[in-house]
Amino acid sequence: MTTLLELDGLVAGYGPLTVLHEVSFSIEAGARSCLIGRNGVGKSTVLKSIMGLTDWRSGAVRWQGRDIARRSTVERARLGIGYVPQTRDIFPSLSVEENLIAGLRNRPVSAIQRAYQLFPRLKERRHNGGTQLSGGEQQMLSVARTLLGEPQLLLLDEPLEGLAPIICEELIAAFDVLSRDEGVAILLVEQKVQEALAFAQQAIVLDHGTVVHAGASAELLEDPAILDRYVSVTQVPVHDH
Ligand SMILES: Nc1ncnc2c1ncn2[C@@H]1O[C@H](COP(=O)(O)OP(=O)(O)OP(=O)(O)O)[C@@H](O)[C@H]1O
Repeated sequence: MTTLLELDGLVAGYGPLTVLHEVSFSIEAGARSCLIGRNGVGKSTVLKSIMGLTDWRSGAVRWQGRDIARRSTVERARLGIGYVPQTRDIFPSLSVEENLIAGLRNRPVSAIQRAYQLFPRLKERRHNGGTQLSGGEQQMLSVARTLLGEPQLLLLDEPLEGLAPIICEELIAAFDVLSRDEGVAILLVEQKVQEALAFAQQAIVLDHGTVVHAGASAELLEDPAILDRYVSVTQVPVHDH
């Protein structure tokens, strides 16, 4: 396996506030990883730092071996890192299809068909305006727009937040297709810990801006002590099928 992304002693924050303290972990090509931890420990800040949206202090962000810690956000996206923020960035005044067309840039319109294959719901709603979409559909559109950039790594910030279990399953199934069939690596930040661990091969646990555990998700599921200590897993709603 080749290493796609490597954070090496990354220290970053916002203005005078340092949030991440020497964060180190790596993501292999095509791998499924999750980043979990309590509210406010810095999970979103890790994703934003990978995209260059925080104030970098020290440490490396390596993409395929090259340090990109001082590259612009646009350059990082061009290199192959796709970022779906928690805010579900879509244009509410545009239809589903117009949102996708706006995300195409120089790619052929046929790329939209791939988005519709992955999310058939979006095809059904293609003439609906952004504001007429459910939360889950907005999330699908936000992911689909990011995929138009053909990323090798997809950073997802709490994509399941506030969504019904059936919609969560649809999204996870789409992430599975991307990972298994298309080889896209995924780094998932998620409060729904059981879903995140079931999806990911690798779990990274963050506490107070530091990685306190990294290993196979299966191991973590067998070690509730770490989850209890750093993730408050008891507060996570039970997944009802
Ligand atoms: N734009 C910002 N400016 C200043 N401080 C920020 C900013 N964004 C986040 N923070 C602070 O950084 C710390 C980490 O926040 P972050 O959103 O990364 O945590 P998180 O683990 O993703 O939390 P949650 O699970 O609640 O989304 C918090 O103390 C937060 O208040």
